[in-house]
Amino acid sequence: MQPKPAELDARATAIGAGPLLQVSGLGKRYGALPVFSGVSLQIAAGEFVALRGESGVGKSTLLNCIAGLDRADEGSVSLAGRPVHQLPEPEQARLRRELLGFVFQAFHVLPHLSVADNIGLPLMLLGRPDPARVQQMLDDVGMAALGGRMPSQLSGGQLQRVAIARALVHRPPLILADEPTGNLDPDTAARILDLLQQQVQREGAACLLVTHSHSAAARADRVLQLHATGMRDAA
Ligand SMILES: Nc1ncnc2c1ncn2[C@@H]1O[C@H](COP(=O)(O)OP(=O)(O)OP(=O)(O)O)[C@@H](O)[C@H]1O
Repeated sequence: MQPKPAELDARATAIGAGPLLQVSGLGKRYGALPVFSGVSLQIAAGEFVALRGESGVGKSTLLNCIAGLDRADEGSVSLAGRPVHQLPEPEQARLRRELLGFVFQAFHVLPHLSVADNIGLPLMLLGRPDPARVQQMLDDVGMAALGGRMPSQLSGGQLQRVAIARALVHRPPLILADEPTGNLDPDTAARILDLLQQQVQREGAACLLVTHSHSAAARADRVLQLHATGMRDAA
């Protein structure tokens, strides 16, 4: 089911004009060890941006800082014009629920909830339970008959698809996806990338996709490369 025009209008009003995501001069250390510094980027609604960088350079850390799940040591992150780190935690959590879909590298599927309940969780937290939408997401990720299973009964690739369905179910304006196709065969990976692209093209979402895959990066509007000293456009 596509969102109604009125829903899209309401969302556009809530998001406002400006870039959906603005990161300025972000720096992060663990103790005395710097991870990155001077990281800046902007992403507008309707943009699909790939993020590349050597293993350990801080791509997952950057996504966590953008989401407000980790605290940067310097710089700022603004989501839909709101300064994430300056907001009190309950307000940050509300912003995350409403604006973000996050595909974690380690999935973070909740073990005590069924597949369908995991996928439906963002809708429940927003007070908008919608079993038909959950079933649509199950279909979209190729797991139509598996909604009643528990996570312990799934393969790694299936867990990854649950994490993706959960990140997209509430049609978030910003999708942060950390290696979302890492455990998938090429056909399933292509299907998942199609799904992310659809969310961007049809619903005007913005997507920041961490990937080591050339074929995934080739689908992006822009490719950024994270370095310890900042962000650059990839060659
Ligand atoms: N909680 C932590 N405490 C200390 N160091 C950490 C912590 N989390 C991450 N690091 C370090 O921060 C650096 C960045 O890690 P991160 O996982 O963000 O890299 P990455 O670019 O996503 O790597 P990969 O491509 O291998 O997933 C690494 O050197 C890692 O060892």
